[in-house]
Amino acid sequence: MDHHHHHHDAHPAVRPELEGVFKVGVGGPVGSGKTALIEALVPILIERGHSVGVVTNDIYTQEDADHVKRTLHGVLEPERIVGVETGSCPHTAVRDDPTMNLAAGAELIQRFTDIDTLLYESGGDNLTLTFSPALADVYVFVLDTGEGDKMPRKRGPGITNSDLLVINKIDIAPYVRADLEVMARDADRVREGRPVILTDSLKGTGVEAVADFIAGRRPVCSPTA
Ligand SMILES: Nc1nc2c(ncn2[C@@H]2O[C@H](COP(=O)(O)OP(=O)(O)OP(=O)(O)O)[C@@H](O)[C@H]2O)c(=O)[nH]1
Repeated sequence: MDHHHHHHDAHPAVRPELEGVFKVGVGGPVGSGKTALIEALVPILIERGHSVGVVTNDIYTQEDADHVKRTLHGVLEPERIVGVETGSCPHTAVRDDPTMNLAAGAELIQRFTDIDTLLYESGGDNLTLTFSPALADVYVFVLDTGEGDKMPRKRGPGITNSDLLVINKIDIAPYVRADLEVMARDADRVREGRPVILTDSLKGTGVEAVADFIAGRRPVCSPTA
């Protein structure tokens, strides 16, 4: 893992196709539930009248994209789900040089001009992961309750600075002896008021609240739009 290269962001070419599309980045440690959260979120966004595209990142495979295609069968056409094989550390592809992801999003929007919301799933990374503002309008960081209730106290830019912190897998808290009240309280403390939502992405608990958060960050349409 590469903890050291924080400040060499490239300035990727602006993709005009992506203007006017609301872009949500979802990051977090390996296996925290980023894919599951997106799979729970997409039907809600569609239900609320949005037109959605999904871009997933894996280093070597299309594993996450294939999973989303299977889970959302009959909800979202598979052609609206694209897997980017980054070939490098996840943070490189979403923060330092998001060129591949910008291209994948732009290509998706060229094919489906109705898309108003793009969900970008980062590959699993460490607590330093953030999204390039060129790629994501809002950045959601997903923590796994199973990693222990100490996690929010560990800080790191994902935990402290993300637009929304999701504490996922709350259903397993009793099994790993994680105290959700401690997690929520510590998260509030280190985030200085930025929002925190507790979820069970498999059952859908808390996911409406995540959709509400996204709705609240969506720019209001201008009268000419
Ligand atoms: N019990 C429980 N399991 C969950 C929850 N969310 C995800 N999982 C499970 O946790 C495992 C990992 O979930 P994923 O959604 O693949 O996690 P991810 O963050 O996308 O993983 P990577 O992309 O590999 O980093 C899967 O077996 C999920 O079914 C949850 O809220 N509760």
